[in-house]
Formats: sequence, structure tokens, C-alpha cells
Amino acid sequence: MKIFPAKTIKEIDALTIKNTPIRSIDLMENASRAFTLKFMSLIPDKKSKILILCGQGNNGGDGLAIARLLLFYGYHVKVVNIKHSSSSTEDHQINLKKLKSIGAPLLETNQIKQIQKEIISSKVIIDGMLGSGLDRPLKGLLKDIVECANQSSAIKFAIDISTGLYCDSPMESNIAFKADHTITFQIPKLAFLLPENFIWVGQWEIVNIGLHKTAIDNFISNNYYVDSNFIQNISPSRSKFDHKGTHGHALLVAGEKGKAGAAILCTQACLKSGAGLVTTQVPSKLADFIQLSAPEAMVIPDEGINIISSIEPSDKHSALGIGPGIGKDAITVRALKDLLSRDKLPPLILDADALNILSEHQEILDSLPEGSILTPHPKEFERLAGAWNNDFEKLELQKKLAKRINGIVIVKGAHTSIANSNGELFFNSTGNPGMAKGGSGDILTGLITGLRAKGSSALDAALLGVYLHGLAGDLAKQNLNEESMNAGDIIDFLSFNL
Ligand SMILES: NC(=O)C1=CN([C@@H]2O[C@H](COP(=O)(O)OP(=O)(O)OC[C@H]3O[C@@H](n4cnc5c(N)ncnc54)[C@H](OP(=O)(O)O)[C@@H]3O)[C@@H](O)[C@H]2O)[C@@H](O)CC1
Ligand SMILES: Nc1ncnc2c1ncn2[C@@H]1O[C@H](COP(=O)(O)OP(=O)(O)O)[C@@H](O)[C@H]1O
Ligand SMILES: [K+]
Repeated sequence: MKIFPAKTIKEIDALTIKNTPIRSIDLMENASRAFTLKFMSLIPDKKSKILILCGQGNNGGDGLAIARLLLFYGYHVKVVNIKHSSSSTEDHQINLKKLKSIGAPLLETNQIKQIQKEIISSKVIIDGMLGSGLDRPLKGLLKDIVECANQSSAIKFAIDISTGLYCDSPMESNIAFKADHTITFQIPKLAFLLPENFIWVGQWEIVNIGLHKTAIDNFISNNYYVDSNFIQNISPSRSKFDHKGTHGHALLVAGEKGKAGAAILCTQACLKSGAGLVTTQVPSKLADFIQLSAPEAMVIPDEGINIISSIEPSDKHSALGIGPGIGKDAITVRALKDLLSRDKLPPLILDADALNILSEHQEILDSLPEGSILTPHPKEFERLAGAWNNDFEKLELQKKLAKRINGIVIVKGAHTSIANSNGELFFNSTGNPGMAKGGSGDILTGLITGLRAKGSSALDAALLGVYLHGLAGDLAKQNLNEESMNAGDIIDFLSFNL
């Protein structure tokens, strides 16, 4: 699914109105109906007082239409039409007239005191003040209302996007409506995918409003939201006469004394990728642990008893994943440097300590072969790429690094982002905070290495690996719960059944 900036969404609106029998007011009605149905599924209680705060633009118009629909369904609604501007949009005026014609409880005011009183007495607040039309920082009346609403313990919903938040650029003032839920119209907004905005966005969901499909298809975007439809197109398949030799041979280099677990998790996950063969190289003292915990895998005991001392893939290895738990001993650093000075290398996946070694020896970043995949968590990414002032800047750093290495950079977390060297960004839709536990990242490395070994391109292996890893995490959560699920449980639920 493409992610578009506010400006393009307006153009898609206009094309929808031009190319289909849908008028602008119908699009507002579609959006309001879709919001209302989703809202009703989340708040089935019709008795609690719902306050709808409406601005003078189309976001406010949505708010007025939603008020009418919720009243129709028997909800207890009060509407405030906030007179923050002397003019209002045409569709806002139409919906205000409709609302008045049914005698809805409506307050039209620019007096903060009156609005405060309504906020204090409400159990649910719906923000229809400003949406994607925000073009300057909040101040004056709207800012005061947002501050007051943020202090309320009511459950808060944003229509399309929280008042004060830009769809696709950093906030200028550090204030926006603190939504618990955002119900957004058809297109995901970049702002929702960034950790710094979680306090304003809350849980978000997309509802379809009937925008013109061809218009959406025709606009180019560099940002994508990766959902199951997206993944279905890149999932691998097997054919009848395949044998293990046709599905690649993954080599993993992992573990040091005290970190056998990283190598075990990585190996077990790689075995779930569908790769034909998996070999894991570990310090010799750990070799038996791998054999016992992953009997399907082969093991290369390193000459180092407790550390990795050399990395020597052969022609038969079709991908090489390095890093989980390998430490940063000078001998291991030398082994990585020697490896990267070779002319011919299999596709590489670098994680954990391999990344920390790269951070401390930045010169070797430039010797990574084209199509290498780096999988840092945010701290590892900061060590690699430097600090950022806001999450939009972090995305720029991520794209810059992907371009520098002419490969893929995966920054892990909620909505893991994947950058390629063409300046495109892909945001994952699966996963949950139950995965924020030691070992989860090792599993991702094993999985991506296996997919790469099987023959997926670097980008497809990254997209598929990240998506399936998150999906397995979601299944583990369903079956166990976020607290008690362990990283190892993610492996049990790894599956290509989308
Ligand atoms: N396809 C879709 O997604 C559909 C979207 N729809 C809905 O339309 C919404 C976008 O509506 P919109 O364009 O009328 O803008 P909106 O956010 O209501 O702002 C209005 C005006 O407020 C002003 N203003 C700006 N910043 C300000 C500030 N800080 N403080 C004070 N005032 C400020 C500025 O006007 P100005 O004051 O400059 O004249 C601005 O133009 C969208 O979010 C969704 O809810 C659906 O109805 C249909 C399909
Ligand atoms: N809040 C979250 N929501 C979704 N996924 C998460 C969240 N926190 C962590 N994860 C996922 O868990 C994994 C953690 O990786 P990492 O930090 O490298 O763990 P480790 O180094 O302990 O193996 C990543 O794939 C990340 O995307
Ligand atoms: K809003």
C-alpha cells in the first residue's frame, strides 16, 4: 500500500471527484460513515457522553456528519462548532445545515470557558478540529482546546489525523491532540509510523472511503506500507521436482562463549525459511549445542574455542548471515575485515556485533558487496549513522546509509522500516511489543539469511523476513500473550501461511 503526503491525497480526492460519479460532499459522507462504523465497533456503549469538536475545514465537516450519524444510531452526542475562523468550507456548511435541521445538540462558540465545560463532562472526545489541512503550528484558541482535551481522561479519537500533527513532516510546536485511536481515511500517513508520534496517534486504523483506484495507482510514492497483499506478490514457491539443492545453502556465523543462544535461535529460524541447507559456524566449544538444538543444521566448529576467528564461506554457500552474539574481540574484527577484503562473496546479512564492528571501523562499510543487508535496532543504527533530531531525520539517515552501501538497511522496532538504495522506504505492518525481548533480532537474521540463500532478492528477503517475523510474533501473542511470549516462541509460529 502506498503512503502519500497530504498534498497528493488532495489530488487523489480531486481526481476521484472528477472521474467518478462521486461529488465532494459524497466523499465526505463516505468518510464519515466509514469512521462512524469503525467507531461504533470500538465504543458500543451508546449512553456515555460523546463530545465532537469541529473546526471550520473539511475535518470539521466530517465531525459534523459523524455527529449526525452517531445521533441516528442512538448515541449521546454533543457537538461544538469552534468558530476559530470567519469562513468555513462548502461541505462544512452543508453538514452544519443538515445537523441543525435535525435539532442536534450543538454549541457554536469561540469561548474557551464554554468548551472547557463540555470537555470536562464528556467520556469520549472526537477530534474533528484540523486534519490534513494543518499548515502552521497550533496557537490561540485551538491550542487551548487541545491542551484542555489532553488533560481529560476521556477516550480520545482523531478523525483522519490528530489536530496539530502534520501527515509527512515534523511537528513545529510540541503540541497536538493526544488520541487513543486514530481512524484515518484510506491512505496511511507517514507520521503514524514514527515512534515519536505515538503519543499523539495512539492505535490507528485505516478505513476505505472509495477513492479512485486508478488515481492511487498512477501517483508515484517512495514510501510503502507492507501488508499481506504486498507480501503475497513476493512469497516464494516450490515446484514438484525441487530438491534441497534448488533451495540454497545458508551459512550463519554466530555465537561466542555465553551467547550460544543467539546462534541457536538464529539457526532454528533459518531452518524455517525454506532454505535447502543450513550450516552454522560457531566457536568450537558451542558446536555440540547447535547439533543438539537444531539437528537439521550442519555445524562448522571455528578454530577459536570461545570466539569466531575466521569466516570462510565457500562457493556452495548462497548467503551468509553474520553477527548474532559474536562479540567484538580483536580476532573477530580481523576475521570480518579479512572476509570483506575478498573479491567474491555470497550475499551478506549483517546484524548485532557485526554491525557494532562496522560502526567502530566505518572504513569497511564501503567494502560491503552490493545488495548487503544490515539489520540494526535503533541503538545499533545510531552507532552506524549518527544521532538524529527527529524521526523524519532518522529516515533520511537510513536512506543515506542504504545508498552508501548500495544495499538494504532495516531499522527494527514497531513498524520496522526497510530502506533500499533507490530512496524507497517500506514500513512493516506486523509485530507487537511482546517481541521486544532478547533474541528476537537473532531470529530475524536467521530468517532473512535463509530467504536470501533460497534466492530472494535482497529487498524481497528483507520485506518478507520482516513481515513473517512480525506475523509469527502476532501469532505467539494470540496464543500466549505479550508478556509471557519468548523470542523462541516466535520461531514456533513462523509460517508462510499469510
Ligand atoms: N481523501 C480524504 O482523505 C478525505 C478527507 N476528508 C477530510 O478533509 C480533511 C482535510 O480538510 P481541509 O483540507 O479542509 O483541512 P482541515 O484540516 O480541515 O483544515 C482546515 C483549515 O484550517 C486552517 N488551519 C490550518 N492550520 C491551522 C492552525 N494551526 N490553526 C488554525 N487554523 C489552521 C487552514 O485554513 P486557513 O485558516 O489558513 O484559512 C486549513 O485550510 C481531512 O483531514 C479529512 O478529515 C474528507 O472529508 C473527504 C475525503
Ligand atoms: N514494540 C515492538 N513492536 C513490534 N516489533 C518489535 C517491537 N519491539 C521490538 N520488536 C521487534 O523485535 C526484534 C528485536 O530485535 P533486536 O532489538 O535486535 O533484539 P535482540 O538483539 O535481542 O535479538 C526486531 O525485529 C523488532 O522489530
Ligand atoms: K482531526
